[in-house]
Amino acid sequence: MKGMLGLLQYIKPYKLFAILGPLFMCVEVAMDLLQPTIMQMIIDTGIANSDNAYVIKFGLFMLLSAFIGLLGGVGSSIYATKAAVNFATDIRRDVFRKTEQFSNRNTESFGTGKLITIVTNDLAAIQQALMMTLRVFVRGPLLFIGSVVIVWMTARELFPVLLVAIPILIICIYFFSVKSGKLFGLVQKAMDLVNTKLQESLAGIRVIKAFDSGHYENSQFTTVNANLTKRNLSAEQVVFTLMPIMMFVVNIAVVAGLWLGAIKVNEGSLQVGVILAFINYLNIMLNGLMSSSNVLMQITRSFPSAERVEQVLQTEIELDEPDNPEQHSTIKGDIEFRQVNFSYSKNGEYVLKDISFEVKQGQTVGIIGSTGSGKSTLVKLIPRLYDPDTGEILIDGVNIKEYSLEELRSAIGFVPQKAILFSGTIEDNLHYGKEDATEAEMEIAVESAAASEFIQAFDDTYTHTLLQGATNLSGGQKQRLSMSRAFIRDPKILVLDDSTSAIDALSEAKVQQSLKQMFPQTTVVIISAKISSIIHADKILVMEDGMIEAMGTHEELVITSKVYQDIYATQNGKEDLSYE
Ligand SMILES: Nc1ncnc2c1ncn2[C@@H]1O[C@H](COP(=O)(O)OP(=O)(O)OP(=O)(O)O)[C@@H](O)[C@H]1O
Repeated sequence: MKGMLGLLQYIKPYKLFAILGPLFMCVEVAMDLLQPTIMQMIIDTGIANSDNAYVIKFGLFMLLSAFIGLLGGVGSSIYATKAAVNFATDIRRDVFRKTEQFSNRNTESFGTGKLITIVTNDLAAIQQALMMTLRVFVRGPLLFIGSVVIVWMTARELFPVLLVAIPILIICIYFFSVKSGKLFGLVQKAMDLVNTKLQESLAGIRVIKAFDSGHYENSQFTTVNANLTKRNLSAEQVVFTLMPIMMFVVNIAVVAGLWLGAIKVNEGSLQVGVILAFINYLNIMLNGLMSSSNVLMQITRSFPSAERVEQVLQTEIELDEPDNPEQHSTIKGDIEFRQVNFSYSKNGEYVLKDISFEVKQGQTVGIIGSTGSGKSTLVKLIPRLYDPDTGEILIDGVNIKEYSLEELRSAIGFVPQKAILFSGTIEDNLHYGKEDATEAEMEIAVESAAASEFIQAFDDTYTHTLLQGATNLSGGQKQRLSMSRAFIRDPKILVLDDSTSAIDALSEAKVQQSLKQMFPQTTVVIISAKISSIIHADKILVMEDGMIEAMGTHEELVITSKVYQDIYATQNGKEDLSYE
């Protein structure tokens, strides 16, 4: 409920549509309510007195009112739909923008499956609820109240029937709406699990096939899908049970109306047309109550959805930007970590412990260490994908939190461990690095990343289309393109997170050579499992269990670091594949 109230501000720009929808609906309802009374007049006056002219005149009047009602219904649908669709579009836009601003920790706290359900299912439920509210929620109560008033005024003798039937109908609606609201909340949660599983399976389809683990994957999907089916069935069952119960109550009311009406007609205090009109109004009342209850259910169903949407919109972005970022002259590229501690979860165990080191502009720092020792985590802190728990990171002597995220990130070229490319052309992917990159800049970038050869081999070179996840490229080609995307920014700081693992030794040597030539002023942070990739670094950090076990040049570390010596020993003989 609170979530929905929070979202109502999104209707403001579409106020006019939101007012016109119900207004047109009032016209339709007024015409619907008029019909049984005209019919009663035709029966009790026209037919009873054999007055053909009266019957034709009021018959035409009935047709005219039906036509005006039709216009009202169409107008209402048009404006209610416009209001609801635009309302949902604006929320979807803001949810998307918000998730774009999320820190990695924010995104992980939701999970991508849940975020997808929010942008798709939840928003569809909210849009539907608003559309029905603007159309049917006006129509239902108006039809109901109008019928009750008309019966009170024209068939007061039969009113006791309503006094019994209406409270029973209203209690039924209340009970079923509350119940279905709760059950639809569970449906959304089950939907999250299905979306998460589906997303994981599609992303890892190659692994699933390679391991022939389709059966295992199927059984996992079947479990979450069965859970969704169960939740859906119990929620829908509640909705579908309501209609027959209400029909049953109305049918009893019709019989009671006929019985009471027959007595009154025999007594001479009631005309037959009034009984017919009463039965009609009973049906209209049922119609009004049913549509109100459907909307009520749709609205209660949308409450959990609205809360989840609000949860995204109200999420505090962990990476707070400075209110007034200081204007720095362009970033040069000195990096310093001062006693940095970091944990992925609040109050969790530190993954990085007391990290301190310094690297000057134009220097290269290599990072090596065992799996899970914290190498990738360390470099993720530089573009503020996460913030340290304690300690600080400085660039050019200024804490990175003092820079606007835009200024900071535009100075950094980041090549992640897993090359993530987007569907579109090669050119599109390079534009992610620099929006206005020229052809000459693209050529330099791909040449430096040893990607030129494979791109030129395509008939359509830069306009070659990549499939989703760039599945039509090899692992090495993806890494080269991912590097080109970082190089094209002409970054002041270049972070290479084990990004040459799938590249042959010769190409890697070429990349390192071009780095020195093309980006002599760029500070390079390079993570590699191979000593050959970092042997010439100005400084090498040896990571072990979240800490810097040793730091120095290759020549120093082979003497001072036991861990480095062990790695060197296992790779000895390979390091001479490096450049120079
Ligand atoms: N998003 C995350 N949430 C929680 N824990 C994480 C997350 N990413 C990494 N970790 C944990 O942090 C620790 C350090 O991981 P990190 O990826 O930095 O290691 P690494 O040295 O780069 O390993 P590798 O050489 O295998 O890439 C590991 O114990 C890992 O399980």
